[in-house]
Amino acid sequence: MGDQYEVSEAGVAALTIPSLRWEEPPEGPVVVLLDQTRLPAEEVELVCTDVPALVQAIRTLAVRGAPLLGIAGAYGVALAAVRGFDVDEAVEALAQARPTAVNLGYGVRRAAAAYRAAAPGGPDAQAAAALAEARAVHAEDIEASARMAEHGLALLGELLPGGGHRILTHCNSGALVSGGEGTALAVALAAHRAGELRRLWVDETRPLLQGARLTAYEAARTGMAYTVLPDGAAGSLFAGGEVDAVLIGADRIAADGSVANKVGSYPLAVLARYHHVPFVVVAPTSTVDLETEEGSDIEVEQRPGQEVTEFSLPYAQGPGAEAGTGIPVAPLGAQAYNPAFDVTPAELVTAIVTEAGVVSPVTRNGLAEVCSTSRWSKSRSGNGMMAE
Ligand SMILES: CSC[C@H]1O[C@H](OP(=O)(O)O)[C@H](O)[C@@H]1O
Repeated sequence: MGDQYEVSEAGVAALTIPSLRWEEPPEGPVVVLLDQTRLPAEEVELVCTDVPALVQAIRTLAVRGAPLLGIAGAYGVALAAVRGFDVDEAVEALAQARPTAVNLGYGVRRAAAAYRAAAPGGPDAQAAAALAEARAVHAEDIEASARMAEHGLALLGELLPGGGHRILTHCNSGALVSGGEGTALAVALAAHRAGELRRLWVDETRPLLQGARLTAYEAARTGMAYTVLPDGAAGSLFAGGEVDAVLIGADRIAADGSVANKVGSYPLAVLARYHHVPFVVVAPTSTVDLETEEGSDIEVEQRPGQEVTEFSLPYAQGPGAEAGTGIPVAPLGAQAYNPAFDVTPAELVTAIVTEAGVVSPVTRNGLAEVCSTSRWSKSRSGNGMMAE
């Protein structure tokens, strides 16, 4: 399977990776995923015919990234409804598959609320309603991605007049985590298209290498100048004055503006503050969880230790995965600390770029305001719960 490309008038490939799609073959509807644990070496598609298969794909990061998890969760509820599986069981299994990324629960709850609201019309009406809501979540993310790219590009112009930006990013926040071109990486791509990106510094992002494997995969196809680096090398880039701004995504933003993102984000925020470099978070308002008061309340997913102590394909393990099946990079049985995320306090965040606008400085009121102005705020209250 090759990627679908459209070459823009700027001659830059606008990558449209089919990271996830709903299909209705004669044998019944399926969710088709690009298996991100096999990239960049192999482009392998997973066809999920039931919810357990989709839950496993989420737990092993075959499908990953907050916005895409929201889309996957919504289609998972639709898959259960259309195929006559137990929807309540599906909601529970999907919402718990990865606890930190709020979008997963957001997408699941939106499709589940649509399914339940259609009960008077019977099972077929309920299945149709769940699928329609999943498609709406998908379409909204595509739109949100484009708006974030616009707002983010304008912000870079304000923060860094004159173009020639050298942007450092961590993990992967491009088309692979979105229905559109992503969040933070979509802003870098917009800067590239505008001729304002001089270099994208790509943290490899240990242990699962989302940067080296996935961000580089996307950057290579868009023609932007990029360089992969060990996470530990970022400090010397800042010290050498080689970083003009940091752009990262988010998995959950608490009401106080604390940002949960891939582990390694918090140290970058500290480095950025010390070196007076803007630290910018790019995320849709669906990633803001006003029900979680502060960063310390965010549940941080702990992942299998062998993701640290072994190299293996696929590049991620599910819970209960068997140790010793990969190439050891530590003695067998070595203990490992492997939090999937860390939390950056609002005071270290220069701005949060959403589809509804930019929050800077990052305050509780500013976040609540931008969420209330989001065109989709009417369909959510708090952490994505459907408005009653
Ligand atoms: C823009 S959301 C992408 C977000 O998700 C990543 O986590 P994971 O690879 O574990 O799904 C990382 O935190 C990215 O910033």
